[in-house]
Parts: sequence; structure tokens; C-alpha cells
Amino acid sequence: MNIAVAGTGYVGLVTGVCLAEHGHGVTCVDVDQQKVEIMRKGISPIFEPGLDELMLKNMERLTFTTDYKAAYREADVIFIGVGTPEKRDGSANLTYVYEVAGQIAASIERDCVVVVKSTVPIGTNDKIEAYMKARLAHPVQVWIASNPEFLAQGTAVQDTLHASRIVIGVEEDKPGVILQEVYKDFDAPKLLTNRRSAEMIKYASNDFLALKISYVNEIANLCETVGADIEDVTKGMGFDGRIGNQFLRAGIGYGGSCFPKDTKALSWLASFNDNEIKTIKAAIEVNENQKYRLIKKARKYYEDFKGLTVAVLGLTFKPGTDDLREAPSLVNIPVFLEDGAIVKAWDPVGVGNFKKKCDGDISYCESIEETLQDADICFIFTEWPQVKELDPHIFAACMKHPIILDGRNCYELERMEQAGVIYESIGRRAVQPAKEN
Ligand SMILES: NC(=O)C1=CN([C@@H]2O[C@H](COP(=O)(O)OP(=O)(O)OC[C@H]3O[C@@H](n4cnc5c(N)ncnc54)[C@H](O)[C@@H]3O)[C@@H](O)[C@H]2O)C=CC1
Ligand SMILES: O=C(O)[C@H]1O[C@H](OP(=O)(O)OP(=O)(O)OC[C@H]2O[C@@H](n3ccc(=O)[nH]c3=O)[C@H](O)[C@@H]2O)[C@H](O)[C@@H](O)[C@@H]1O
Repeated sequence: MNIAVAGTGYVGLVTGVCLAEHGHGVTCVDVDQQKVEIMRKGISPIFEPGLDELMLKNMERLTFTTDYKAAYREADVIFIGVGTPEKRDGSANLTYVYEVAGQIAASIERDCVVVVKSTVPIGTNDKIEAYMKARLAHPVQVWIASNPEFLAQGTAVQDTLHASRIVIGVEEDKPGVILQEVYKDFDAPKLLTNRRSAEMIKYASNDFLALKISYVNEIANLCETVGADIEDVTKGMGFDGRIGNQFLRAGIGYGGSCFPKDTKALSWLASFNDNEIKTIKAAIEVNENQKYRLIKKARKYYEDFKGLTVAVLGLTFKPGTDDLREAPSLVNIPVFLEDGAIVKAWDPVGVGNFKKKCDGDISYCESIEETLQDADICFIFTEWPQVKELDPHIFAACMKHPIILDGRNCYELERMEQAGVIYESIGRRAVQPAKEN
């Protein structure tokens, strides 16, 4: 089968490479010429564990191009994996999806299945079908299928090769049969449904996970007030199989390219249909506040950050990715800078992308120790293994004032006590050094 993929971001590229791994010939299309040139050398333009190796292994079945006409003309199946970012009003911006739909309609010269992998609001597949059928340059049959993606960044390759499920939303038999053939060697449960249900499965899944995190964060905040410990609380909750032990990590809020935008998009869609979805609205609000939780705690120690040296460990929205989209670091660091702090930051892979989003005067350090040197306060925004594995005594040894505000609960409280530092985390008691008599 001749497969094309539009968009070579986290979803498009990983999909293309994993389809090639299962023996398909795949042409990956992107508008970004620079990206295409990098990929032609067998190098992934995004940081995703295992992707480079899998790309290199399958280069003979992979083609990278900006020439969409040539790529789509003879394709049997075309996946759309372009971005659907958030618009100002919270709704999904479908500009890129429609652009690709138009390009496909103008290019295809044989019957083909167009698979919408991008996350799109319920009903979009129907609209894309009408849009494309009105624009077909040749008298061919085109079927639109919804095939939402559930991979997470940092584990994208594994999540695709061993997917939790493959959801195929179609309105006719033929595209369903073709897609089952495409995925026949993927070892995952397959659910065949209609397009609107497939579209809803994606939003309902992401928003449920976001809701779970906001719920746990609210419980964590209450734990601080009533003297409970969120780590023990979530451990205790997680034993119950009905609750599950995943996505119960309290912290400084969810970020990333999807939870923030997909919660807002579903909330917008519900309101648009006179159907307010209160739980998701609450999850969004809780998350917005949670991002500033550490700054509020820091005010206990310093009125503002003027003249202070602030050390920041972790810039990306989670470990295992170089992605900065909606990362808590992006809203916190500007506060330090506006106050007049000297900011030193460390991240193993996120610095390049951070510089593109924040042009403030920041010293980027090569090591954690260098970042902590002479700092008055340290903020942890990402639980990179290098941070979690750090000996807490390093904080005391390097910092001028060892005050650590941890947004990801990286350390056991007892260890911080032994290290003699001030340590505040999320949903747990504050650690203060023992007072000398
Ligand atoms: N990032 C993630 O972990 C996941 C994302 N999704 C969804 O998948 C979609 C894509 O997300 P990402 O991969 O993160 O996006 P991304 O922003 O990383 O990549 C999109 C790519 O599409 C390219 N592009 C734009 N217009 C194009 C065109 N006309 N033809 C060809 N390429 C074009 C861009 O240059 C870019 O390389 C979104 O709807 C997102 O919600 C779903 C599951 C996971
Ligand atoms: O649609 C998407 O894009 C994807 O969104 C998420 O994947 P991703 O955003 O890559 O990362 P997650 O691991 O889900 O983390 C998202 C955010 O939630 C936070 N999080 C996660 C888990 C948790 O227990 N607590 C918590 O605060 C993380 O720190 C991170 O900021 C989902 O996990 C994927 O299934 C989905 O396909």
C-alpha cells in the first residue's frame, strides 16, 4: 500500500516511521524544507527516544519531501497529522488541516482514504469530507476516516508500536477495511466506530486525564492545609483498580501541546452547543492557578525576586521531550525576570526551544551544580532523572540560601531534612532545617 503522511511533527513523523517499521512504504510531507533536509539524512528533527534509530533502520521505506502533489497523487492512504493549535477563544484552529485537505483534493488521481489523525472537534471529519469533495481535481473516490492518536511525547515510539488501542472511525465499510489492513501487524486492540464517536473518544480521553490531574492537585493543596501527605494519599488511592495508579502525580499543573488546548476546545464546543461542561471548565481553572503555586509559596521567604539569584531546574513541560508548549517554566520565569532576578537555568534538551520562546536575560548552565552555585532560591519545574537522582546535600553545598521549591515532588522529605535545606513541594509539609539552640 502506498502511504503518505502530512506533517512530520510528534504525531506525523512517529506514525510514518512506525508504519515503515511494519513494512509500509511511506512518504512524509512537510512544508518545512529545513526539517525535510534533516530527515533525509536519517535524523529526527524532534527529540523523541528511539526515533532516530527506528528512522535509520527504515530509511529505505521512507521518503521525505515538501512536494505534496507528488506524494499524494498516487497514495492509497493519506494520514493528516498537522497541528490543531488553540485559537484565542479556546476553539481549535483547523487552518492547517483544511490546508492539507485542499492540497490532497487538488492532487489525488486515484481512490484514496484520507485519515484524520490530528485532534479535531467532533463533526470536523464530516466537514472535511464535504470540503474535499467540492474541490476534487480528478473524478476519484475519497473516503474520510478518523483515527485519533494517543501517543505521549517522550514515549511516542513505544506508544505507537504498542498502542493502548487503535480507534478507527468510518461511515462506510471500505475505508474501515483498508485501515484494518494498514494496521494489521500492530499488536493493539482495535475499535471500529463512527467518525463522531472516534473524534469524541480522543477529547474525552485527554480531558479525563487532565481532570484527574487537576483533581489530584486540588486534593494536594488541601493536604497541605490539613496536614496530610499527597504522596501517601495517591499511593493509597492507586491500590483501587477502579481509580488506577496512573496520572495521580500532584504537581505544578499539566502542560504540553494537548491537555491545555484539548480541554479548552471541548469546553468551547460544549458551550457552542449550549451544553456547558462544568468538570472540564473547573479542571482548566485549577490548572491555571496551579502553575503559580510555587511562586505563592516563595513569597513566604522573599517578598519579591529583585536582585536574587534564582536557579531553575527543568524547562520542558515534562521529562523525555524538548517540547516547551504550555510548560510551567514559561509563565514562572518571566515573573522572576520582571521582578529583577538573576536567572540561571538548566535543562538537558529544552534550552534551544526555550530561547525561541523567551528572550529574557538568562544564564543557561551546563550542569545542575553550576546552576545552583550561589543561588538564593531554586525552582524545579521538570522531574528529569538527573534532578531526581541528585544528592540533596548538593543544594546545601552549592546554594547561598538553600531554599528549594519543587513543583514535581522529586525528593523524599526525610532526605531533604537530612540535607538541612528548606524544601517546599506540592501537597506535603514544608521541610525547615532544625533550629539550633
Ligand atoms: N504531540 C502529541 O503528543 C500529540 C498530538 N496529537 C495531535 O496531533 C496533531 C499534530 O500534533 P503534533 O505532531 O504535536 O504537531 P507539530 O506541531 O509537532 O507538527 C505539525 C507539523 O505539520 C507541518 N505542517 C503544517 N502545515 C503542513 C502542510 N500543509 N503540509 C504538511 N505539513 C504541514 C508543520 O511544519 C509541522 O512539522 C495535533 O492535532 C495534536 O493535537 C495527538 C496525540 C499526541
Ligand atoms: O493528545 C496528546 O497530545 C497526548 O497528550 C498526553 O500526552 P503528553 O501531553 O505528551 O504528556 P503526558 O505524559 O500526558 O503529560 C502531560 C502533562 O501532565 C502532567 N502530568 C502527568 C501525569 C500526572 O500524574 N501528573 C501530571 O502533572 C505532565 O507533567 C505534563 O505536563 C496524553 O498522555 C496522550 O495520551 C495524548 O495522546
